[in-house]
Amino acid sequence: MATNVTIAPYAATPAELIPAIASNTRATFRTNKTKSIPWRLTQLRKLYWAVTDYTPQLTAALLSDLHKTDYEATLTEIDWVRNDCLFMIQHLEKFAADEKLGSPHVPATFSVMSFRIRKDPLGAALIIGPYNYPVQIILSPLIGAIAAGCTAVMKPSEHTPACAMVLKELIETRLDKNAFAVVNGGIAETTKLMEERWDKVFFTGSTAVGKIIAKKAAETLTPVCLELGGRNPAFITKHANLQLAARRLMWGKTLCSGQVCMSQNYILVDSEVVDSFIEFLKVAYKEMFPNGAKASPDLARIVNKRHFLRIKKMLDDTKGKIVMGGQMDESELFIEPTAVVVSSKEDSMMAEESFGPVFSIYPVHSLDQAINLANSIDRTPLALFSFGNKKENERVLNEMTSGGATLNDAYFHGSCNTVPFGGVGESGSGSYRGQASFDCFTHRRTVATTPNWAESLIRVRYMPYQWKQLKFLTRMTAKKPNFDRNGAVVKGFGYWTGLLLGLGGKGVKGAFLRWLFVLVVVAGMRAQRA
Ligand SMILES: NC(=O)C1=CN([C@@H]2O[C@H](COP(=O)(O)OP(=O)(O)OC[C@H]3O[C@@H](n4cnc5c(N)ncnc54)[C@H](O)[C@@H]3O)[C@@H](O)[C@H]2O)C=CC1
Ligand SMILES: CC1=C(/C=C/C(C)=C/C=C/C(C)=C/C=C/C=C(C)/C=C/C=C(C)/C=C/C=C(\C)C(=O)O)C(C)(C)CCC1
Repeated sequence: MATNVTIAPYAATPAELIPAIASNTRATFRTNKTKSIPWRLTQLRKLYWAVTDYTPQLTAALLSDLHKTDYEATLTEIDWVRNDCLFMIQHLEKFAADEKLGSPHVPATFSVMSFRIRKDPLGAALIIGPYNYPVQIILSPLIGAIAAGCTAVMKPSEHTPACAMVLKELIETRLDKNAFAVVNGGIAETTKLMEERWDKVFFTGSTAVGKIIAKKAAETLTPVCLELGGRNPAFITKHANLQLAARRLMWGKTLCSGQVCMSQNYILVDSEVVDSFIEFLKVAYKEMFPNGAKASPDLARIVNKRHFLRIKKMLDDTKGKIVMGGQMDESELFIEPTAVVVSSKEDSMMAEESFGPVFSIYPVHSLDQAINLANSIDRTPLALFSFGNKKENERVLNEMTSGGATLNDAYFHGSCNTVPFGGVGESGSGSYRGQASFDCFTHRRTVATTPNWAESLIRVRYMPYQWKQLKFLTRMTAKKPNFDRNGAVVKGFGYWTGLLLGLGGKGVKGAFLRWLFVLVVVAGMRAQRA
């Protein structure tokens, strides 16, 4: 439990300081010191200890900003980031090492030129964060930026002011001051930051603001990673384990009080099982909150009055039927986990992302209808969840696009800090976490080195051109297609040889089958001759 900690009152960074802060990080990048692997490792190690030492302040700030309890603060923010640091420290040298390019990327004729991919840091990065995971979503991308050898400026959400101030102190007192800085503020400060030149902008937030950021970045062709929101569907067929589905989806809407960009906004339930599913939801609620959600010591609150009123309006305007929850208390910014059965995709519960503990249940008569509906509501949600048999789950994956997906659970694909995480289409572009965080801030630069002695080999490229040489090269290197003009594979000698060589697949069993086949054929031919 966090006690006796002081957190500085929120103060926006004076706008006139922003250009100097940005240019300082650009200048530091140009010193090349951030490219040294030992320097990067030192910064990551310092960050690990900074987060460890600032745990009381971070815990207190998360409680103050979101009523996020110690438990969630530890699991999803503080330990998450500490584990991110350790993972990156352990694997950085491997991630940063050059990748040699050989077959099949480089043809045999070019092999003497030695091709490789060098992992270059992109430069100075800007990381803009949202309010729901104010610590994790600033520091996890920062870990990627440090690992890649970038400098960075961070802009935490102004809606989580305590976290923003702790992050500023933690970063600016523990990391290299010239390489890393925090700018605090809201729209005005972010706009000012976006007027600066960056080599990468990493933005997490709403789709609406994501568009503003992407447009501004496009003016200077600055690459962006956009981690945005969306309306995420869950599918429940009559083959689902309803009890588990109810419990797991309840978890999805109770962690951080449902202020999770991946959590389900609506559940498409086969109408034959909808009543049982609702009963199981109520059971799950009772198990999680034996004295009611408001009395629970575990449930976070809505971040502020604006978002409280936004979610309240969704419930006030619905034409659906509340089948679980429904209580609210503005003085505490409390909203009970609430399920509403709806019958129209225009319903207020369906029309926008809920980003809170409320969700809708939409009865459907078939999986066809469910998939069509989901595709018409949001073609590219950040996440989807399917609870059916194997075939049904595969159908959902095959017939819908989404940033990530979890089968038979709520967002487990997004609960592991080392696997890539990102959106697609309107829910974003680019990914991070684990090695993807390193890659996100890295330019994969292809480098070729031509040895002096290769001059006669490469004569063919020089003027005056000599057809004889080109024809010789073509004869040696030209590849023939194994398909005709209709796209059909031509079953010639090459096809049958390939089939024979591939018989039984790779591995010992495959090799044994191939040799067995050859022996049978040879034995047959001998028998014929005898
Ligand atoms: N894909 C992902 O990983 C995640 C996505 N989100 C999404 O974020 C949203 C909730 O977070 P919010 O903090 O409300 O997002 P937001 O988009 O309102 O704010 C995000 C950041 O952008 C800044 N900002 C706001 N308006 C701006 C403007 N007009 N110009 C420049 N900067 C501006 C804010 O100061 C903040 O730092 C939800 O839509 C949620 O789905 C949240 C967490 C994770
Ligand atoms: C105990 C032993 C074993 C088994 C261990 C098992 C099975 C452990 C299971 C742990 C679970 C279920 C952990 C769940 C963690 C959930 C987390 C961390 C969720 C995080 C969610 C986040 C951060 C959400 C973020 C949302 C964002 C960014 C957003 O979208 O807005 C063995 C291994 C079997 C044997 C040894 C002992």
